Amino acid sequence: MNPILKVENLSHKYASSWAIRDINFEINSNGVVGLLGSNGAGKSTTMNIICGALLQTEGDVRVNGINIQDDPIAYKKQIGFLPQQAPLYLDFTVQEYLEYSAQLRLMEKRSIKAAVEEVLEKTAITQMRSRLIKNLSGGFRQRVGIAQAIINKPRLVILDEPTNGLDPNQIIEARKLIKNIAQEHAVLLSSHVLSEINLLAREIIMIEAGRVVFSDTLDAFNNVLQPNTLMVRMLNMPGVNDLLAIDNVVKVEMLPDNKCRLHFTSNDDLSERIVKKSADLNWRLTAIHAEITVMDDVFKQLSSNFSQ
Ligand SMILES: Nc1ncnc2c1ncn2[C@@H]1O[C@H](COP(=O)(O)OP(=O)(O)OP(=O)(O)O)[C@@H](O)[C@H]1O
Repeated sequence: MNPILKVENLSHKYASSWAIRDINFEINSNGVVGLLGSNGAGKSTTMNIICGALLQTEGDVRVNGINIQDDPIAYKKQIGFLPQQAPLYLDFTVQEYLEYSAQLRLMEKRSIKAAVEEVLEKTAITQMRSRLIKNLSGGFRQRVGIAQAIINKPRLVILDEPTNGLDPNQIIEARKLIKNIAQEHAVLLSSHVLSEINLLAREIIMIEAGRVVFSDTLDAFNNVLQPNTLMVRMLNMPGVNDLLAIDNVVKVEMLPDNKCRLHFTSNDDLSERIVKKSADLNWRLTAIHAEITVMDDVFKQLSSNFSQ
């Protein structure tokens, strides 16, 4: 059976510089595959090519075995896309916009009404159907964007940074919705937020400077990543020099609320030693946990492990 999505040796050059280089991956089942990368890594370029919005310089993309050049209509029918800027018509009502989206996807006229009802319900916006899109909050607009992406039941749904710009409550709701959608569709979701990908994805493709530096399951990803800092809270916080005197601690960041971040070279028994020292010296330790720090560290670690 054909993979839902197969990306082979994909490269793209804008003017004179390569934005992505030799990207390869496959999606074979429903669920979320996270496309992770920092700003400018090449996520949007990759997604725009997969959606047919941008013609690649080199390489091949197939959805259900179909190549866009061979049969653009059959190819695009298999894909739902929510770009970073949702393509909403602000003067349409939600219902008008979804009907229009269905027509653009060349859905049969007689199936449109039922399809609109179904996506209104799935994305929990039925009560907003008669509202003008310009009068909706960011969270509801994003739901409308997701609704148009799934209206023709595509095998593959592509969401480019779908929670960008939403407030924390809207982010939680949007993530719940994406999880539900992913039960019935393969979802390729891009984000530069590590925790978001961790929450949603079953597989991760990570790109850095246009190249894939990691491609495997979420479990494999978490096994590769080694924490390199400890967050510690102590009610009797010692001085920086006392903390630097602990073996393997190479840097100390003092933080508000009786907390500090300890950077270490190796975590061998470090937590245990801190707990013991705190007990001996009455530092009154109340919290200690390992942290993966920032994306840059993750990239560094993965690049050194995986890039050729
Ligand atoms: N239209 C364009 N013309 C020239 N260069 C571009 C164009 N679009 C993107 N780039 C460059 O290509 C590289 C990849 O950009 P892309 O937008 O794909 O990254 P991204 O991972 O989606 O980043 P972000 O998270 O900021 O959207 C960047 O160096 C970017 O500056």
